[in-house]
Amino acid sequence: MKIPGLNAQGCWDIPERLNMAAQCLAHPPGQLALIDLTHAARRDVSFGELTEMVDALARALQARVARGDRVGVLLSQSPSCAAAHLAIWKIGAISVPLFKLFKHDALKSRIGDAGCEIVLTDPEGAGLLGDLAEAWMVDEVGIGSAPVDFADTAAEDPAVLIYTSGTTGTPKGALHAHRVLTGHLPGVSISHDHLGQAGDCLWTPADWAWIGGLFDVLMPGLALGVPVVAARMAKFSPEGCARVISEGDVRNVFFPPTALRMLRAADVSLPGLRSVASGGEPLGAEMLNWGRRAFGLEINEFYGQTECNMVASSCGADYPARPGCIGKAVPGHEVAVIDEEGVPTDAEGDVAVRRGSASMMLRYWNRPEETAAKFRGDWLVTGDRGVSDGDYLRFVGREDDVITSAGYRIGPAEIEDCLLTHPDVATVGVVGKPDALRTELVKAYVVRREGSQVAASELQDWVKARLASYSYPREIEFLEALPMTVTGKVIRKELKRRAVQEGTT
Ligand SMILES: Nc1ncnc2c1ncn2[C@@H]1O[C@H](COP(=O)(O)OP(=O)(O)OP(=O)(O)O)[C@@H](O)[C@H]1O
Repeated sequence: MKIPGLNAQGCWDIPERLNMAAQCLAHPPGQLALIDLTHAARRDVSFGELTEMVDALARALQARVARGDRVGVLLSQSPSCAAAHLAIWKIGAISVPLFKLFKHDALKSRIGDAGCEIVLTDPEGAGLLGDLAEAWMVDEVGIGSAPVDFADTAAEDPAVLIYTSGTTGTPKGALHAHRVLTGHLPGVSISHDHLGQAGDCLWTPADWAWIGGLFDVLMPGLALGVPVVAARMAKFSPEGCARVISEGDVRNVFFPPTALRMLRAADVSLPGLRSVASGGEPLGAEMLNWGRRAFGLEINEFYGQTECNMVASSCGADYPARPGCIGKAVPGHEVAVIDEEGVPTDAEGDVAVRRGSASMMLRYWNRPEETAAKFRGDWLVTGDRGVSDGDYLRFVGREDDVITSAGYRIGPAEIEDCLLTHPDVATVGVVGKPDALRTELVKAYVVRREGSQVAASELQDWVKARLASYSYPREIEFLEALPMTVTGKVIRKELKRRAVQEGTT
């Protein structure tokens, strides 16, 4: 079976010259590209209209921007946001996705690091930017300009500079080449059971500034000719989500983990979808079971990181989900657990991706030492710990998150998964708290379901009865909410900081 991105032999099918914008826009002008739900009335945008928007922006940019220059994109989901990236790639410049949720300091550090002089945005974004960069209003550029040629870029030329989520440390800019989109196509296609069935229509509530939004949904949708819905929810809500699915005729959704947790906490079920995917954090058995009830589907789990995304997956008949596992390597990518010497091992080790993966970054921006440290021989080291389980990969945890307690190495994901099976737990984050006797003790920060008064001891007994006795949380603290990144991931370093502070006071 032919998988997009790969040739008949299962090897990457990437021409030497490649421009990602051309890859996305190579469709008949009348074909539906985007469904715009950002205004009161639905608006369907064809590839012809999208190309006109791209050309108008590209022509305006050409006057000021040279190949290789970085241009920020500070726009929420909208046809303009898609057109902005495509226009920047079309002229051979580098787009820098920026979240509308960023506050001044977050924007300043990324714009400063990337060296963006111009940011494509809207009036709201211009307000956020202040004098950090020159704000260009995309909607003022208008359409109707003469076509602009695609820059003759190599597949290896840089196209997008995208920052990591900052779950563990300062966000780093991962510089990706024009081949990055091709690198996502095998995973995205198999995860939607060969995306592109008649009637398919993609949507994600995640921001398109996140690698998961931009390259797991928007750009693959365009490249494969599957319509993508652009919608805006000031705040994610189960009702808003149901409305978008109905108004946009959405059939395939990529939910960030927080959105799934919120749907689960609200007991919402959304029947009628053809495929549901998630990624970015471990899903675990409880979320998979809930997904079967809520969607009547197996949730597809993607695994990857900003530096090298969509490299492993569990989905569909060939890749059935195995709780605790991040799935199998996606065709085209080689993923293994390696030891200190960079040799694949059967023991616990570092999850790594072999060089040659089309979705692998070129390098970190402005960080040569960190780039060098990211590679071990022929492998990109993800920073996650894992164990091979046949051709599946068992996820132990991020290197910094693995808890060492009384000589045991404990992955927080399993404990979080177990606590989530308790009916009173809405969401949970587990970290190691420094402890003189045990090195670290397992500490769980729990958000209870609304109205619940469940006691810590009941939750501790729940885990004790289900997991190894050494891994139950010796301490449980109840919080109103967990700290989250704008990509909807629990900021463990903040929980960890809190636990370390408690441990030393
Ligand atoms: N399916 C998954 N299961 C478990 N963990 C996952 C999964 N998908 C992604 N992850 C986690 O997310 C990480 C990648 O996240 P991302 O690139 O968004 O930035 P980050 O690593 O969170 O940020 P930073 O590097 O700035 O701390 C992976 O290395 C892994 O730890």
